[in-house]
Amino acid sequence: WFVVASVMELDKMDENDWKYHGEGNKSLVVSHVQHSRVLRLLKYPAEDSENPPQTAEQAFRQIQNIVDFSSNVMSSLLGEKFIHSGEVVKLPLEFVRQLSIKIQHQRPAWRCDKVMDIYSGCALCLPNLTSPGLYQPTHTPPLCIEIKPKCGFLPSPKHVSKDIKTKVCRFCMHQHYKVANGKWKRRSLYCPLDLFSGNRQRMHFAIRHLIEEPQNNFKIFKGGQCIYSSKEGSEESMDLNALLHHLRPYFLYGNNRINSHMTSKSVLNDFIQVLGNALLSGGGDGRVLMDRQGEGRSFCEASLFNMERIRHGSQGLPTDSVLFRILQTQMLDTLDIEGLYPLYRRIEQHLQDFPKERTRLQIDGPYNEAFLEKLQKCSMEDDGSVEYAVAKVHQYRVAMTAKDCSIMVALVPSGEEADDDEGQRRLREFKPPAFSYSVSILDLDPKPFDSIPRQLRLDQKIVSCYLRTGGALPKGSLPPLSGIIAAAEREDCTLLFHPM
Ligand SMILES: O=P(O)(O)O[C@@H]1[C@@H](OP(=O)(O)O)[C@H](OP(=O)(O)O)[C@H](O)[C@H](OP(=O)(O)O)[C@H]1OP(=O)(O)O
Ligand SMILES: Nc1ncnc2c1ncn2[C@@H]1O[C@H](COP(=O)(O)OP(=O)(O)OP(=O)(O)O)[C@@H](O)[C@H]1O
Repeated sequence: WFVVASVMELDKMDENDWKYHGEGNKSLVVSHVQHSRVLRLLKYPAEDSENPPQTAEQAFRQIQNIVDFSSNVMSSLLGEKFIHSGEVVKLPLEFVRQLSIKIQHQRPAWRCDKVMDIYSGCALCLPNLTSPGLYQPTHTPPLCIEIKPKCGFLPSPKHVSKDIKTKVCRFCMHQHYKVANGKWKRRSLYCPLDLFSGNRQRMHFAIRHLIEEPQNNFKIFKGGQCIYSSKEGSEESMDLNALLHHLRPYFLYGNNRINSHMTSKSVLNDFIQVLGNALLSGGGDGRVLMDRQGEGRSFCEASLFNMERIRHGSQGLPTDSVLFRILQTQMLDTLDIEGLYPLYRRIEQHLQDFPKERTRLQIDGPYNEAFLEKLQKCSMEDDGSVEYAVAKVHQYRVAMTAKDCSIMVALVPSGEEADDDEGQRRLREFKPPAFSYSVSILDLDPKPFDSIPRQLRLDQKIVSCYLRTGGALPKGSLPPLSGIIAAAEREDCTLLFHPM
């Protein structure tokens, strides 16, 4: 039962070897100060802090389910090369308690409605994707960019009751709802459909807006430290100058390297270009247009990208790219929550009559090959069976995970190695610096069967909020274009949008 990674000798676990790294809605992550490892611990609602909502065995099972779902299901759909499923570890309770006290003051207040699980002693041990491998302290530290891209397509008109859902994407509508409810002060102008388009200009535009208003969709780490992310409840716009200060040394080349002269605009452009390259990389067999039932399902009317700007025709995503694999998995949601919900109800009804069927139908796992087979062998036609409903619900849940996962791109500057002649040459000449990169996908947890009714309610709230406000937002809720980007906008756009 107790699998322990080599860095972790149970009797020597010391909270001082670990530091706060980050957290999401349901887990908190600490990183080892020396080794490239993180521990991902569960979180519980604060009101349960005295009374843990599950036993240590259940917590262990929950984390094992996460590992199984990631390694047996998501990895086969997304591609093994992107996935690190990790392993469950059992930690001394005293270590976990001390760790929880030590990191508490670093946690953002808006995440403190939940507390770290200090009862089970179970955690997920993973490679630290923000500090890949060891790098020489004298060398420039790797840059890691985390993107939570969210859903990259529009639903089919067949299954939705409101026409707007086939025109404006879920992310863009959700932004209005989030601003109206005070979750964020300013709306993000990022549109996932632009990022997933495979068109360099649209991707550039999308990444620029992620930088402008990162919310929980964009972070940058340098040498394992988060150097750029949204601050909770902050009224201020992002400090782009500080970011440029960090980025500049990575993008100096040719004469620029000697006199450090490089405009902010070109630093930002180069950065976005390198990131775009990594997102499209994968050595695939060419580009294909995703079947989103034509271009109609891959452009969102709320995106501010002007389609007339498209000058470079390349379209579609390379089949091996991380974006292609994520989008393909997201599109296993073929019915939209509205079309799916009746099938969920069919299963619920069936389980009320035959509760023991829950196990046979693998509603809560195990997430093994049989689970994957169930969703892959789903027939096209609804024959009214519970098996059909289960297969569609399994597909939908997998798609939900793909709509909520994050991509981590690690960029390691090449050219600093003494034996890297190509790199040295690039630096001396006028060629932009080369990076070696690795791309991973994180947060591949299974979404519970019971979360489906909540999905439907949230969908209805988002759509009705959007229709009520007509897509209009209170003044000041748009991010003020920062000086640098605004200047670049006014200036020559050919530079800003040069082909990658
Ligand atoms: O429903 P969404 O699209 O708002 O996604 C939730 C995320 O909100 P977002 O809109 O990305 O800020 C939400 O993220 P935040 O807490 O807002 O950072 C979670 O990722 C949540 O997943 P889970 O319930 O923790 O498994 C996500 O819930 P699921 O829908 O994936 O269950
Ligand atoms: N293997 C890893 N290496 C480095 N950093 C990581 C790793 N896993 C997670 N993180 C960091 O910790 C943060 C929280 O992790 P994660 O997204 O898995 O939490 P979560 O609670 O599941 O999120 P969500 O809110 O989407 O449910 C991530 O945004 C990322 O910055």
